[in-house]
Amino acid sequence: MTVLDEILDGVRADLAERQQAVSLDALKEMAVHAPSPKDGYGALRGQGVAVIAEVKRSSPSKGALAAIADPAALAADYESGGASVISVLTERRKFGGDIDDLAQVRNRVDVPVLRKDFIVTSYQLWEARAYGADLALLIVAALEQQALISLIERAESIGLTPLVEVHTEEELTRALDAGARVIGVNARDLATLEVDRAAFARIAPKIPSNIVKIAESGVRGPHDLLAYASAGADAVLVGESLVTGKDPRSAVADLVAAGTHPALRQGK
Ligand SMILES: O=P(O)(O)OC[C@@H](O)[C@@H](O)c1c[nH]c2ccccc12
Repeated sequence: MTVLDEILDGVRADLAERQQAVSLDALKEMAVHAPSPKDGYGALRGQGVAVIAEVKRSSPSKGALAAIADPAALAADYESGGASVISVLTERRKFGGDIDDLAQVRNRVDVPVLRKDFIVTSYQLWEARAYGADLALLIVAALEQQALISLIERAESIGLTPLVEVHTEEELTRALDAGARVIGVNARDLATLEVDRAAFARIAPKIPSNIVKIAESGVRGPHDLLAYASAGADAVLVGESLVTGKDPRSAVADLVAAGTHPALRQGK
């Protein structure tokens, strides 16, 4: 059993409990009263390299990273540093997240918010909407093709921007066939947890230019952002180096400065 399989088993067990507690109709009713979704696609598509800053307490590879008692305060720091989107990890068992973190962050920041989780059913998309997300992650490696297609359609139909994550060229083909318009290349293989920063440079040239390209994982600082930029990234998604550093606001600001510098050579 891979790490991803193990995570998915836990996600399904937690999901069954939430589905017992909150009906789909109740979630849909919450979604009616949630703020209308912001334009996730537009937020990632400006000049330079956008920064998606992640609220991340733990990871399966490193264990506990940071305590983060107040996710909204951290998100506000990220926003004031210039982050274009805030990613909120809501998976509980391996990443220490909580669906309530999403609502707290949504209520504090103005930029779009991404629900980062292992989404396998449309119930979780409704949760994302009900708790105020604007974008939702869909991981190709976690989904059969038919499920991927229908979750992309469902996300869009309820106003969410799907961010479709791939790690290999085969997965990219599936993402494109399924109609993804925002694609993230995760440097980390979720089956083994190994990080290969070269994955983005290998896969990005095969992504059509009208699609937003996001380099995910392994960004330690401006140097890694610049490498991803020259390989064609429109945005980078950064977690660990922001939550483990001393000053998340200035760490984001340093990345944003690198990503918007006039001398930036961007391969897009
Ligand atoms: O902490 P890092 O190496 O900066 O990575 C952030 C983000 O890319 C990573 O958390 C991530 C990317 N895809 C995921 C899917 C599920 C859980 C987590 C992730």
